[in-house]
Amino acid sequence: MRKLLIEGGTRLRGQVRVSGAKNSAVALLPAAILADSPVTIEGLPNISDVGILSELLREIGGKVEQDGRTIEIDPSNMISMPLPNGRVKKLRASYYFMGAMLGKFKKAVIGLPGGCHLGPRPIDQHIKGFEALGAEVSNEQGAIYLRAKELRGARIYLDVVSVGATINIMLAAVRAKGKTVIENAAKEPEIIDVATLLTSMGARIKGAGTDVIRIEGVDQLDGCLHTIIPDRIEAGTYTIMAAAQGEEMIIDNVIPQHLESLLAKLREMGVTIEENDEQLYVRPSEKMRSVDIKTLVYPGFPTDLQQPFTSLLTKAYGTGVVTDTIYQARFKHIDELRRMNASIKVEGGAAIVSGPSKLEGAKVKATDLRAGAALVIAGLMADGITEITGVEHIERGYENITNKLVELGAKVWYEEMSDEEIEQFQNS
Ligand SMILES: CC(=O)N[C@H]1[C@@H](OP(=O)(O)OP(=O)(O)OC[C@H]2O[C@@H](n3ccc(=O)[nH]c3=O)[C@H](O)[C@@H]2O)O[C@H](CO)[C@@H](O)[C@@H]1O
Ligand SMILES: C=C(OP(=O)(O)O)C(=O)O
Repeated sequence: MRKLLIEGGTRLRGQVRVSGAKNSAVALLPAAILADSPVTIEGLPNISDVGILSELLREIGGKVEQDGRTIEIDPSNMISMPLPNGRVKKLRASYYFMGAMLGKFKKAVIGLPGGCHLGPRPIDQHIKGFEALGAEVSNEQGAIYLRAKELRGARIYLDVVSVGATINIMLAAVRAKGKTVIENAAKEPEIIDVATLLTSMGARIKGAGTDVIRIEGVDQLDGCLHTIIPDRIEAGTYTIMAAAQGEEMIIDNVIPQHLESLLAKLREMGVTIEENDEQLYVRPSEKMRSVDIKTLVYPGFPTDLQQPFTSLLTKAYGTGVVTDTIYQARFKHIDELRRMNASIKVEGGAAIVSGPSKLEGAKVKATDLRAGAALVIAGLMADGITEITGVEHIERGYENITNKLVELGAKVWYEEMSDEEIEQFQNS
C-alpha cells in the first residue's frame, strides 16, 4: 500500500491536460453491451474504475482490447452471466450493467453496487424505471434480479433528478418496444455523452441534456466509434488548485460551458479566469473573498467539486457556507482539513469555513475520491509535509495525478506504507 506525500508551498505553473470523463466512461463501457458488433471508445482516462469495468465486460464474454486510451469492446459473444458478487461491489457504476444487460438480454443479476460512501445511495428510481418498462425486479441477498418477457416503452417520471437512473433507464429503453419518455431527467453532460454513443450505435433518442428525454426503441444496435468528453470534475479540480496555489496555469482539454457554476464562483472570489474553446487560463487573487456554495443538479454547482472547493475556502477572507443538497453527508473531508488547522464547523447540514487559515501539513486519510482531491489541494497550500493515505480512492478518478502535479512544479511523491501504518490505516 502506498501513501501520497506533498511538500506544500510551491506555486504551480504551466499547463495540465484534462483526461476523459470518469463519470461518462463508467457508463459508456457498459453501454457497449447493447451493440451486436465492436464498439470503439477513444480518449478513456487511465483510472482504476475503467480497469474494473473492462474486467467485468470480459467476465460476461466480451472481447476487450485496450491500446492506450482507446478501447475496443466486441460484445458478440457476451452472455447474461449473473454478477452477484466480486468486482461489481468495487464501484458504483457497475449498476449500469443492469440497464444494459436488461436491454440486451432481458435479464440480469447484478450485486448491489459500491462506490464512494457519501451516505445512502439508493437506486429506487432505477428500479421504478425498469419496472415501468416491464421488468420484474427483486432484491435477493444483496443482488438485484431483473427479468422481462419483453421490454415495452413507458412514460417514467423520476421522483428525484438522478444521473444514474436517467442513464440506466435510457440503456434499457433503447432496446424496448415502442416509445419511452423520461420526465424530470437529469441534464448532466455525461448523459448527453452516453446518448451520443447510443445514437451512433443506431438508437433513437431526443432531448438528452434537457429534462424530458424521448426514446424510440430499436431492434438492433451496431458498433461505432465514439470519443469521450473531457472530465469536467478533473478540470474543475485543477482549476481550483490553480486558484489555491497557482501562479499562472492553463487547464487544457476543457469544455468551459460544463464548468460555468464553478467559474462564476471563482470569479466572485476575485480569481481571474479567461476561457477559449478548449482551455482555461487561471490567475489567482492574492486576497480571495469567501463565498457560499450550494450543490445542485446540473447546471448547478456539482457535488463532486464541493469537497475540493471547501479546501480553497480555507484560504479566502471571510466566512463561506457550504451546503450539499445532493449528498448531505458528504463532509468526511472536514475532520481531515481540521487536522491541518482549517477552521471549519459543520452545523445543520452545512460546513461553515472561516478564513483565511494557514494550513499545516499533517497525516490525513482520503475517505473517498473527492475528499482525496480536497486533501491534495490542502496539502499543496500547507506549510510542511502532508501524508495522505487512502490513495486508492484518488486513483479511481484522477489519472496520473502525481505526474500531472510534478509537471506543474509541485513536490509530490508516493512512498510505501510501513506494516504499522497499514495496520493503523485499516483500523481507523
Ligand atoms: C445530480 C447529481 O449531482 N448527481 C451526481 C451524483 O450522481 P449519482 O449517480 O451518484 O447520483 P444520482 O444523480 O443518481 O442521484 C442524485 C440524488 O438522488 C438520489 N437518488 C438517486 C437515485 C435513486 O434511485 N434514488 C435516489 O434517491 C441520490 O441519493 C442523490 O441524492 O454523484 C455522482 C458522483 O459523485 C456525480 O457525478 C453526479 O453528478
Ligand atoms: C463519488 C464519485 O464517484 P462514484 O459515484 O463512482 O462513487 C465521484 O465521481 O465523485
